[in-house]
Parts: sequence; structure tokens; C-alpha cells
Amino acid sequence: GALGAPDDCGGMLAEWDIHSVASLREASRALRARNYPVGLVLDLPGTEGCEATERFFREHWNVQWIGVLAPDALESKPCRALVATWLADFHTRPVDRQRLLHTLGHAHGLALLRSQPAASAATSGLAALTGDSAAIARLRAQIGKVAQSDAPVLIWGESGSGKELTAQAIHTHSARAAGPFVPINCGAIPPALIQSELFGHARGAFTGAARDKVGLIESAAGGTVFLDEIADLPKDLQSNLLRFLQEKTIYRIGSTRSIAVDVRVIAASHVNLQQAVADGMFREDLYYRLNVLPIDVPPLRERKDDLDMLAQHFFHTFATEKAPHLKGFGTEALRAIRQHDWPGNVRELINRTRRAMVLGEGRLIAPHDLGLAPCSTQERGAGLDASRIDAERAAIGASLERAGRNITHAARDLGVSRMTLYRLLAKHGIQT
Ligand SMILES: Nc1ncnc2c1ncn2[C@@H]1O[C@H](COP(=O)(O)OP(=O)(O)OP(=O)(O)O)[C@@H](O)[C@H]1O
Repeated sequence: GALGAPDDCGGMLAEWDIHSVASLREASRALRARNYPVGLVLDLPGTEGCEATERFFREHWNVQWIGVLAPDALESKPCRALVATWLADFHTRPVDRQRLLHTLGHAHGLALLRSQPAASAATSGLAALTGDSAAIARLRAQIGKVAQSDAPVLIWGESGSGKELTAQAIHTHSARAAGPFVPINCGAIPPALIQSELFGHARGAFTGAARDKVGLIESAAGGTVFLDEIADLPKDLQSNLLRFLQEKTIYRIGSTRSIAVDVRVIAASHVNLQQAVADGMFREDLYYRLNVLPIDVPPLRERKDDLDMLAQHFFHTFATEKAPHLKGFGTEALRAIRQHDWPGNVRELINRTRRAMVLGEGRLIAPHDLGLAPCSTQERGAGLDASRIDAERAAIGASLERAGRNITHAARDLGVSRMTLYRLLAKHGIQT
């Protein structure tokens, strides 16, 4: 579907599922409610409105934007910048019908490709951050902004919520993308080893140091180092890290030679670092050095709209491990997933899904396969929206089965256009 229908283009877009809006505010609201893959922008604002428009595009960067502009629109410098940065393509009036249809089709195809969940952990762009909640959209927008800068980032989030994935996405979208991304879990390295792991050592620095060793920070040169569980870093090493952040040089243990290292630092913590500072466990000066660009990754229970898509995503990711008879999640299981609080966040969802895929005995995953209790009848009655969504998903699933997974036939069976069916498949995370 496309968002925004021009008076002079409306007639030619009969095949499209169109939602027209009259202002950026309305457009934002519509985009938060539904995933429109393509947006048609009818004229850009004059100089005064450029800042708001830029903010809007930043927030909705994952839509393919096509502009329809007045012939003299590009004479304004801010307008040219908006077009160059944010539009996938643009047309000047009078609109050439065939060319516009072609552009929209192309943009739609690209948007669908980009919305496919990442097939492997190796694909680490923003596409790997599955989810269509408003919270994930905000996170993606923040990542996009932060990636433009080279300043330190401090990510806060509960365990398993996606801090490392966020750090990886920042790296992938930054100018350092071609360099290495080196994750280090400060809590997992024994305190006695951590200094030499991080900063390296010179030959003979201590018993057993038979040769020079390059530290992890040095090995990230030209790229990004991700320091997870930064609160676990012993205090003496906090001083070393602070020195590195200030001077951009390191000393290997046992060496007096300073080595310049060009690395961006992203740190993460699941504990409140401000509290750790107040308790005297974390250096205040280091906290301020790291906390230049703060990012919060919201816990899964605060973005329940992501649950269905994430669950489907992991079902497909681990499809090779599943019993052949298993076809997907049952309605009860999806309800139980919504009901659960997910203290272990996305990692817990992965673990429960994999467990259900191995142990599930029916055709569809049931709540007990996930180790979750089924919802009570009372709770069931409450979720009219959830029931509607479940019914929609079930109808699509059944239709696809009947049509032998042929989209054209399934769309006809459901009485919707192919375009609408593609949108529904993306919404429910159903793969064809
Ligand atoms: N939005 C998401 N889409 C897809 N996969 C996700 C998402 N968020 C997290 N994951 C997956 O969940 C797992 C946990 O995420 P990650 O390691 O980034 O969490 P974390 O906050 O760094 O955890 P910890 O603090 O325990 O190290 C990973 O396998 C990651 O790929």
C-alpha cells in the first residue's frame, strides 16, 4: 500500500491500497498504526517546514518515499537536500503516469525485500532488528541518528533485550561499517585477565607472556568496540579505559610505548550506571565520557506488538531444527505469548520457541510446548483485537494451504488484491 494519494495521481493508483493524509502529524499517526511500505510525498515544504519534514523522514526512514514535486521545487537548497537524502525517487509535474506507476511498483518491491526478516545472524543491519512496534521504530530512528556520529554511545537495557544487536546496527550504519565490530563482555572475562585481554601485553610482561599480544581494543582499529556489562569492569581498569577515551592511545601491559588506536566505543549495561556511580562502584568521569549518546532498549513486555512478528521470525530462523509435522503457532500459544511478561526478553522468546519446536507434538505449537500456562477464559474474552488478528491470520494460513502457497490464488480465495495479501503476510510475519 501507499500512503498519500495525490489528486492528480489518485485515479491511476486503482490497484493500490491507499491511505491519504493531509499533514505530517496525520502521516506519523498512520505509519505508527500500520506498516505502509511506500509513501508518496506531494510537494515538499518551503524553507520554514524543512526541519519538521527532516525529523519526520528520520523517524520513518524505513518507508520508500517517492516525491511528486513542482517543476521549480529543486531551486530551493533545503528542498534539494531533503530530496537527495530521503527520497527513493521523485517526479516533477505534470506526472507521467507510466513512469510513476513503474517507480511505485519498484519501490514496493524493494520495501518488501527489505522487510524480510534476516535469514542469519550475519546480516546485522537494522533489518535484523525485527519488530513493528512504535518502540522499535523509535529505536531504529535513534540508531540511524547515532550512526552518523563518532561519539561514544551508552546503551541501557535489560538482559536479552537486544543491546548487542543495537550496537551492531549502529556499527553497520556508521562510516566504520567496513572496519571490525569487536564485542567484549566485561563480566565474562576473569578480572585477572581482563587488562591484557583489553589492552594487550608486551613479551615478557609477566610469567607466561611468551610473545606480544594485541588487545581487543587494538584489534578493533578502524571499527567499533562494544563493551557489554561495562559496570563489571574493575575500578583500576575503569581508569585505563578513561585514559583511552581521553587520549585515544593505549599502552600494552609491560610496554611504555603508547599506541594510537582509532576505535569508536559503544558501552552497554543492564544495571543503572548512575546508581553505580552513586554507590561508588563506577567512576563518575568515565560515566560522563561514555554517556554522550544514550540509547534505551525497551524491555519486550513494553513492546508486546513485536511479539507475534518476533515469534514467527524465530520459528523460521530455526526451521531446520523443527519436527516436520510442526506448522506454526496455535492461537492459544500466541495468546499465552502475549500474556507472559518476558523477564528474559528476546533471548527468553528464542529459547522458548526453540524448545517448543523440538518438543512440540501437535501440528501447531501449544502453550505448554513453550512452557507457558494457557490464558484463562476471562482474559480471552478481553482481547477482541487479538481475536480479530488471530482470525485474520488463521484465514490467511488456511487460504495459503488451499492454494498450495500460490499468492495469486490465495488472494483470489480471500477476496483481496495480491498487494493487500503481501501487506498482510508482512504484518503477520508469514513467509511464503
Ligand atoms: N529485535 C530483535 N529482532 C531479532 N532478534 C533480536 C531482537 N532483539 C534481540 N534479538 C536476539 O535476541 C538475542 C539477545 O539479544 P542481545 O544479545 O542483543 O541482547 P543483550 O541485551 O545484549 O543481552 P545481554 O545483556 O544478556 O548480553 C540475540 O540472539 C539477538 O539476536
